[in-house]
Amino acid sequence: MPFSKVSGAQIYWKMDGREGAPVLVLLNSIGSDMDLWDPALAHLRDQFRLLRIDTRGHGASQAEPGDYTLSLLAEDILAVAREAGVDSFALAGVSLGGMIGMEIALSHPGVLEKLVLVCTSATMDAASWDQRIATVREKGMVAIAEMAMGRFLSPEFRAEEPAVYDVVLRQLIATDAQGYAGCGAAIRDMDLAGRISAIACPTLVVTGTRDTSTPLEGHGENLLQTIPGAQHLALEAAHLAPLEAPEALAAGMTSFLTN
Ligand SMILES: O=C(O)CC1=CCC(=O)O1
Repeated sequence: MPFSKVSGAQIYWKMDGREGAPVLVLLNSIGSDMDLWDPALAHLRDQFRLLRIDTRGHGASQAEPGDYTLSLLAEDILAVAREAGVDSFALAGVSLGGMIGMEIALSHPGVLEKLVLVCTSATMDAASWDQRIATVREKGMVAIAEMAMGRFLSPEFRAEEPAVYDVVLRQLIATDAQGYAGCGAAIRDMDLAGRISAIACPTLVVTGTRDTSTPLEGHGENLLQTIPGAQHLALEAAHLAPLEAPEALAAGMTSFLTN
């Protein structure tokens, strides 16, 4: 299993897809891991070389105690890409993964060929993240599981796919509380809002009509109005769009990334 040691943590990554094809880095949300992309992989693997990376503190990547920053999480991704022999790439990130993508686009212009921002935002309510971080550090993941699942997946999807819902819930609860809290601090402290007008790579903003965490109103629309030339794809999905609408998401991404 490939791991890269970056700033004190082992970061887990996996390369898939067609050899020699353009590289697409796929990043997960807080409280999930690279498996989030599994349902979309079948629709992406013939077109792209897929580099999936478990965000620090998530999946098989190590969780260090303390607050993380978007800058640290961006450096993790860049270090893994270097170790995998990749200098420039397209990136698609869900929620926290999209925030990391925006940070890379801003701090390392020229590295990202294209950026896909899936159900994400340049700003979230800092006070509620502070509360969530404190709860997780004090009481563990179970204490926030029901609330977080309500933001991840729609009631309709839960009713249609109860087994998938249970897998996501198990992954969320299995997430290291230190890793979740560390990444929560990166979300709480992000300073993207005043900077994203400088994103220079072509950007696709994907929103979910059922997303209550980062809906079009107040989140996606801010990205669309501020990132120069940003394009929009609306999907019938909640926050974890790669699970609720994998085929439509992959089709939209492929069309944007290959044209
Ligand atoms: O609001 C949530 O719990 C969902 C979420 C916010 C950032 C992220 O990565 O997921």
